[in-house]
Amino acid sequence: MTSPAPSPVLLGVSLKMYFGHHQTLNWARRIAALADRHPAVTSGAARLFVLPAFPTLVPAAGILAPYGVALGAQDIATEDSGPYTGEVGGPVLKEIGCRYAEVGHAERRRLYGEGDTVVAAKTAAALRNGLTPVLCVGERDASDASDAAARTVAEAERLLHGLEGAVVLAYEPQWAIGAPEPASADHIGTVCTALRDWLDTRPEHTGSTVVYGGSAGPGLLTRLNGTAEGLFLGRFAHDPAGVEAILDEIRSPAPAAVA
Ligand SMILES: O=C(CO)COP(=O)(O)O
Repeated sequence: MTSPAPSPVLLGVSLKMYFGHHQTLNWARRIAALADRHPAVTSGAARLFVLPAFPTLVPAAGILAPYGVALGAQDIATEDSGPYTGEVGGPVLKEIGCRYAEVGHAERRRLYGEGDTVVAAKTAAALRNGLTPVLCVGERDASDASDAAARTVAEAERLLHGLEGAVVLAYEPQWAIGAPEPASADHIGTVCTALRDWLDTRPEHTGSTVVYGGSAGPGLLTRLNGTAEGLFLGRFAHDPAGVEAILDEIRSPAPAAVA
């Protein structure tokens, strides 16, 4: 009997609003080349997704999709079509090849006033359009890990109430975003394990993944030792060498023994 293959590690990158258009496409070409040659990706041990700015989605998909790198949007409208100036709806995102839509990021909550009602409606919009929500959850201020775990599970439960479908739950403690260092491995492990345990009681979210984001970079996956199922990267993915260093931490499965 062979043991089942471990689930792939999920590595997502949000480019937020850092890069120009051509800069994004040049970065995407380097990520595509990395995905083409890195054994963690070619063996299926790691899966990559990228969330660039809206105008870059179509050309970035042309560069990344042939190498199995999935695309997603950094936001999604609560409605599917109609008089919603400036918004981009789920049907269009699906049509242009997105697989993911990010919702509930701390920056959108803090800077654009998005609260639970909007975040839940955006999550629902992603799911009804066949997109996997990358649902960001996490406490605002640094606190004790078990308190953070209880709050974050309650938040996920509230936001996903009544919804069905696989999600990426991105544990992003708001105080660790844009910081010099991520939260401690113990803190992340406590909260991500609590989120995983909670998801395991929810058959309606089978297939979901728990990742960590917030100043994540090279070395963190190793320190987490499997307590998170992946990372959601920001600044430390701007240099493709950082993404490569993280992929180097993911062990590819050993080649099958020859009988
Ligand atoms: O917010 C994040 C990912 O969505 C994390 O960003 P930083 O890694 O730049 O802190």
